[in-house]
Amino acid sequence: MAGSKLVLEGRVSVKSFILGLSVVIIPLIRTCFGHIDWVFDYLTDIPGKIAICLHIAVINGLLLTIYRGALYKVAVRACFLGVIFGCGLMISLSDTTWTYFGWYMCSLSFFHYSEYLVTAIINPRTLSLDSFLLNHSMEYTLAAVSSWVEFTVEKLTVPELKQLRWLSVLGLVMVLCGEGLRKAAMLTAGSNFNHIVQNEKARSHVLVTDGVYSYFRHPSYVGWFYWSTGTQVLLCNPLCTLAYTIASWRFFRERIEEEELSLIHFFAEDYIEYKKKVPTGLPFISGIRVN
Ligand SMILES: C[S@@+](CC[C@H](N)C(=O)[O-])C[C@H]1O[C@@H](n2cnc3c(N)ncnc32)[C@H](O)[C@@H]1O
Repeated sequence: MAGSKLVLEGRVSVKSFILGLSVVIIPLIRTCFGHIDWVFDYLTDIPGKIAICLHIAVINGLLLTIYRGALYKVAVRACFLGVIFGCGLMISLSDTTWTYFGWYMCSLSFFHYSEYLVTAIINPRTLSLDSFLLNHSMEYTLAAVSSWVEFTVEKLTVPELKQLRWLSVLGLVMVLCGEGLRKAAMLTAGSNFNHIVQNEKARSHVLVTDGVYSYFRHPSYVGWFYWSTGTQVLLCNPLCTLAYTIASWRFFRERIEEEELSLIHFFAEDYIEYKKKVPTGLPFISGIRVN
């Protein structure tokens, strides 16, 4: 784990995320002046919407004047995620039937932002705009859009399905545990963790078997699996819950086999011994077969 200073891009991202998050102060100011009672009113009424758009335009202008080139690209993405987190927070804390969508917005934006921040901490050498995982794959984007469509259609046609508090709380617990496990794995593996599976062994690459890696061989995938399914349980989306579970299970089964082939190539007997003692952590996935 890196104990050194956060790299410049990481610091810029923190400041920009907080700047984006500052959208939450607008309804607070209006509440103080007695214009509104509920945060959500602020999002639905016209002056509220205008104030939020103006606020976003001003902070974007601020970023444009402070940062140039590559740093601006980092800043604008982190700021965008901060705005989404802030709007999610406002919706979550309001008296509305969209509360659980607010939880989802916070979960999604926090996941993507923290992927970047933790990469900046543990492995700054590999840090790039891709570390936000915003453009992970076409399938990932399609899956996200499908879940928004399913939520909206069901909210309009079967609104009672979207008010199952116990189910949304269960989803939120899955999201929080999944997120926690993934970030714990990244921090434990340190510079050995890479968003792109490595086929060539770096000289500094060592086999990690401690911390969360002593319970699961693939803790970050376990975390991501439960996080992604949890987002759909949280939204009470039956179709996407099933589709996400199947799609991510198949994705990780293939990825784990591919990754373990390289790991055996890198660490030979050491990895085979580790593999005998520690499970993958994902249900019905045992990893590559070794004869
Ligand atoms: C996205 S990370 C995922 C790590 C691991 N599969 C997990 O779920 O926590 C992929 C990189 O981690 C490396 N890696 C996976 N397991 C490792 C271990 N136990 N020790 C060191 N490196 C590992 C692989 O070589 C690969 O480049």
